[in-house]
Formats: sequence, C-alpha cells, structure tokens
Amino acid sequence: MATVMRIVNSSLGPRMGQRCFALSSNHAAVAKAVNVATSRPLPEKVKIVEVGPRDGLQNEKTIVPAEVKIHLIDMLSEAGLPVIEATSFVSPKWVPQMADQVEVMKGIQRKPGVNYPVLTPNLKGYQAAVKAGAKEVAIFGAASELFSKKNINCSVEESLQRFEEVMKAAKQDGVPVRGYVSCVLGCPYEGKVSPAKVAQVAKRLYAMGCYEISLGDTIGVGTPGGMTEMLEAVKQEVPVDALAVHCHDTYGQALANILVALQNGISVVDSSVAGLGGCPYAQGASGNVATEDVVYMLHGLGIHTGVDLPKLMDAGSFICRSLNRRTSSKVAQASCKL
Ligand SMILES: CC(C)(COP(=O)([O-])OP(=O)([O-])OC[C@H]1O[C@@H](n2cnc3c(N)ncnc32)[C@H](O)[C@@H]1OP(=O)([O-])[O-])[C@@H](O)C(=O)NCCC(=O)NCCSC(=O)C[C@@](C)(O)CC(=O)[O-]
Repeated sequence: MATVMRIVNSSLGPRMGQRCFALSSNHAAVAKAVNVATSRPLPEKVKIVEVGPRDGLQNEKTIVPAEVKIHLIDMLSEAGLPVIEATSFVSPKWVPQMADQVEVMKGIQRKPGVNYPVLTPNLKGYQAAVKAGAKEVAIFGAASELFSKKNINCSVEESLQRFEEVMKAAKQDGVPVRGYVSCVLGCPYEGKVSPAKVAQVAKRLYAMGCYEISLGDTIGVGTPGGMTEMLEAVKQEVPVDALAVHCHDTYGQALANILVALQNGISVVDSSVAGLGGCPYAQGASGNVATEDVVYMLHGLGIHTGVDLPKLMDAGSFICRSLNRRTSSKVAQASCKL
C-alpha cells in the first residue's frame, strides 16, 4: 500500500505544479481534524444552496441560451432545492455568460418557499437586481488581496466599502443579503491563506448585516485538516448558525470537507448540479461539489434535505445534454451504469 502511495504521489507531483502547496501545508493538521470531528453530533437537517445556474454556468465559454438556464432553474425548483442562486448582476464585459440576467429573472417560475438569490458586486448591480425582481442578493468578498483584485478589481478593504453601500440600500428595501468569502483554504495567486484573515473578512461581512456567510474553497485545494483549522478561527468571530461552506472539488476533497463542516455544527452547504462550474478568475479550478453527491451523502447519514434525488438527477441530465458534457457527479455516473 505504501508503495502504491509513493507511486501515485510521485506521478502526480510534477503535473500539479504549484498548487501542491495545499497538500503539504495542510498535512500536519489532518490527525487533529479527525480527532476533533468524531465527537460532534451531525445536524438533523441541512439547507442546500444550489449554485449551478450561477457558479456552475458563469465559466462556460459558449453562451448558454437564457431559456436553457430558465428550464434548469425550474427543474431544480421542482426537485425541492430550497435556495437556487439564479444569476449574477455583474459587468457583462467581465462575465459575458451572465449578461442575460434580467431575462433569466423574468423567465423563471418562482416556486413558493424557494429563494432565488443573485450576486451583486456593487450598488449598480444591486439596483439592477432589485429592478429585475430579486428578493435576495449576495455580496462576494475574498480573504486574498490578489484574488479580490482579479475578481472584482479592488482591494479587500475597498470591496467591503462597496458592500456597505449595497447593505445600506438592502436594509432600506428589506432585502436579505448573503456574504461570500472566497479563497478560504487557498488562493490561485497567493497560495496559503491564513485562517485569521478569513475570520476577519467573515466578521466584517457579518457585522455589516449579512445573515449568512458562505466560506468558499474557490480552487478546491482544502483538506479536512485545513477546513478544521479555518473553521476554528471563523467560529470565534461568527456564530456557527450563520455559516455555510462552498467547496469546489478540484482535489476530490469536497465531500470530506463538507463532512468536517457538518461535524463543526454547520448546516448550510452550497453545491452545483452535475458538479458544473469553476471560477473565471481562478484558472484550473473545477466545479463545485455535485449536488447529487452531497444529497446522496446527507441522505445516507439520515440528514433531511427536502431534495428529491431522482428529480435532481433529471435536472443534471438536462443541463449536461444541453452543454454536451458528461456529468461530474459520481452518483449520477454510477446510476447511469446500474
Ligand atoms: C465588480 C466589477 C463590476 C468592477 O469592474 P470595474 O471595471 O472596476 O468597474 P467600474 O465601476 O470601473 O465600471 C466599469 C464598467 O462596468 C460597468 N459596471 C459596473 N458595475 C456593474 C454591474 N454590477 N453590472 C453591470 N455593469 C457594471 C460600469 O457601468 C462601467 O461600464 P462602461 O462605462 O465601461 O460601459 C467587475 O469586476 C465585475 O463585474 N466582476 C465580477 C466578477 C465575477 O462575477 N466573478 C465570479 C463570481 S465570484 C465567484 O464565483 C466566487 C464565489 C462567489 O462563487 C465563491 C467561491 O467559489 O469562492
């Protein structure tokens, strides 16, 4: 077994290049993570935030027609997802795939009880979102200066000032605001990100009024050890009930990281149908963890989600056929073979 491990590691090393930092930097914390995790009860219920229509599709090079996006969102609503991030009100020059945001917001069939939040990087985006009928928005910051600059063209501090403007308007309008922190377990430009920095940004977003803070492993480099360390820092600043995790699956660690988050008391998980996605400003990052795989794991643990897995898989098949692509969901792949 040890020989196999050595062969696997040495064959992967050169190809993975600089992103291997995550493996070595988190290695020491793994043993601690396992010990910490075992003693905690899991939540009875988990809220899944489906981000496929936004995070999943934003990176597609070929423009996906608005009617396909609308049909996908409607299928996800039918599958029982309680929250579906529908689109983003960002600059079409920066993310052309989201340029049809108004059409998408006007076209979806809103199911009672389902939230359809949208991303808004600034006041301009917020105002356009509300005009298009958004009832909830999300602001998105980062724990890495360079990522912030590449993603939204400003420093972390400047972004927080912009978000204050969004928050002020949202408070006046009674619109709930969710906050994201990107690069919580590593940055494509800066490498390791300190848990203290993540905690500091999460604290600011929570203090300005975000009802929930989603912690994004944007490039999917985290391990359960790093996740534990980061959550320990963030939980000192933000109540655990207000935290969510958003795990990309680049290194195949997402489900393990989510399990650690659940064991830390977190009961909100972001995921993307069929594992679609990536971030346009984090080259090489694969999609979010597949919603099908998260639901399968949670139901296997006896945790309620309200999601109908066969209907969810239909939504995954639909979008994969539309994109002419194979699903990244292991559950969907296995089910096709059975
Ligand atoms: C933030 C900006 C706009 C700054 O971009 P900028 O160029 O610095 O903005 P500006 O204020 O100088 O304006 C430049 C132009 O953009 C327009 N503009 C300005 N704001 C808007 C707006 N809201 N909607 C539409 N247009 C807008 C503005 O009107 C102007 O138009 P022009 O005069 O040149 O014709 C830009 O950098 C941007 O749009 N970035 C978005 C990047 C993005 O969407 N990234 C992906 C989402 S984040 C993510 O995926 C991570 C996450 C959330 O999933 C969590 C994780 O995984 O970690």
